[in-house]
Amino acid sequence: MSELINAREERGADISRGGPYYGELIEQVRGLMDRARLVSPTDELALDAIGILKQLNDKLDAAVVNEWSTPTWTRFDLPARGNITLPPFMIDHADSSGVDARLTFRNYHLGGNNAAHGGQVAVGFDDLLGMAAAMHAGSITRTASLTVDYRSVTPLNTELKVRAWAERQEGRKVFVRATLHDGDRLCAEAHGLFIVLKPGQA
Ligand SMILES: CCCCCCCCCCCCCC(=O)SCCNC(=O)CCNC(=O)[C@H](O)C(C)(C)COP(=O)(O)OP(=O)(O)OC[C@H]1O[C@@H](n2cnc3c(N)ncnc32)[C@H](O)[C@@H]1OP(=O)(O)O
Repeated sequence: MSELINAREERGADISRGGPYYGELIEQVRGLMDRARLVSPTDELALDAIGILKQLNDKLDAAVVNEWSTPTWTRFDLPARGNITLPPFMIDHADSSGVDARLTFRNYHLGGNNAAHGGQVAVGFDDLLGMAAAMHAGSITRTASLTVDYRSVTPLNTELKVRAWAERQEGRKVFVRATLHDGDRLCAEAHGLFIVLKPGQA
């Protein structure tokens, strides 16, 4: 984890960005998304919530910045860097040999039958494989190819283990693999190809 933060700090990343309350703000937004996924409101409640959310969105508008200034790519101290589009995970270990993380799919990741949506599983793999590829190559990479095999149902609201690692690198091509476990049970596994970006590559 500290190696990961160091690697980002060397590139100018700042884990204080967004301030001391940013993590709790994001957690409240995740809680809102959990409720929004399952709520069946009365008209009165819907109108009340719309009014509050409109007010809140107007307030937040005043603090919206561009993607390079947002905390969501620098806050390695927060679950999933505080990025609400990712299933929340905490990194236990990250270096050139691989990444170990604890990840929890929440109610807003529901696919059906109390299980995570397959696309959400792929989102989690993409990010953690990207991290493993970047740590291995010592440079930012981009997903060229990602294959997910779903081996058994992935539960919600359960701490799962992800292991992601680079198998080999050929020039700019980093070949990666990952597994997702609930205890001893394999829920899904993935393999992918990530490409090291050339200097200045958009
Ligand atoms: C250290 C700090 C830690 C940081 C942690 C950060 C965590 C954040 C993690 C966030 C993670 C989120 C990440 C995201 O979500 S990234 C977003 C999703 N991905 C994209 O949008 C990518 C779109 N595609 C492209 O931009 C280009 O195609 C890329 C850049 C991928 C390659 O275009 P480029 O012009 O640069 O290179 P090239 O075309 O000469 O190809 C190079 C080589 O690769 C081979 N090839 C290419 N594609 C494929 C393929 N599909 N299957 C098999 N092989 C393929 C190709 O044949 C060639 O091989 P060779 O002829 O050399 O042998």
